[in-house]
Amino acid sequence: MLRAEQLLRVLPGEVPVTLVDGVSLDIQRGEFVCIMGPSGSGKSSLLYLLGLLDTPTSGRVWLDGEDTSVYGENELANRRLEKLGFVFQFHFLLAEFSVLDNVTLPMLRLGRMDETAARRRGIELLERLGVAEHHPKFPHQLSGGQRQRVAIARALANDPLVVLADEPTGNLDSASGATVRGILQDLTHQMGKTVVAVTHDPAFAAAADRRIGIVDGKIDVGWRPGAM
Ligand SMILES: Nc1ncnc2c1ncn2[C@@H]1O[C@H](COP(=O)(O)OP(=O)(O)OP(=O)(O)O)[C@@H](O)[C@H]1O
Repeated sequence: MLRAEQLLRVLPGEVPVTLVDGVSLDIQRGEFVCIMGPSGSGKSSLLYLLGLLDTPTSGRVWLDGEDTSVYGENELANRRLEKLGFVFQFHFLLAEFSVLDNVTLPMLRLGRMDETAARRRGIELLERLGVAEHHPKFPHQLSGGQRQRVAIARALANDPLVVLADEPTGNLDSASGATVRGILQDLTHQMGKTVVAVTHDPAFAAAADRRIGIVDGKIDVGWRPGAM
């Protein structure tokens, strides 16, 4: 489903900084994978490369059997919109749009649905995430946990193959964090989505099908969650 082949990401400069250093991995359809490791080890940088939000210095990312290194910026943006969903630590909902409009926006951008169908699907997704009654509100009127659920609904808008999450529970209290973690887990087990999450949360590590340790930009097979 998602394959990284010898990914290298170096920030050029007088003293070049290596963010990701030769990472190869294969993530299967329906897998729930956690990327873990010490702060500053390159986890988010790796996630951005896997999510086609950043371009590797060398190496390539395969998504759904396609080599994405051959794509230009427009094609990459289309693949992101169509095949990937993103959830970040900060929700990045648009403040001036209602909850429902935030969720329908990616559908309307992809252009495969008219507004009525998009609104119907938006409500369904919000229902699935238990926040449908908040659909006319604006993001600032919701709690952190509710906003993160809306962000997950938005990530699912175009029925992506893979959901990529960067510290999705990092800003939440433990109860909301547990809810969001359970939702992400259900995405794999009940909806067959592939979920790749960067997290410091040991409960996430316990829930995942597989944990990938990253230390100094490299996969460290010996890394264990306790070693943060
Ligand atoms: N644009 C940038 N310019 C300079 N250094 C950067 C830049 N982006 C990332 N870094 C550095 O690269 C390293 C990897 O960063 P990254 O955010 O991927 O780590 P991380 O493992 O996700 O960290 P954390 O767990 O603290 O979020 C860090 O040392 C960071 O300071």
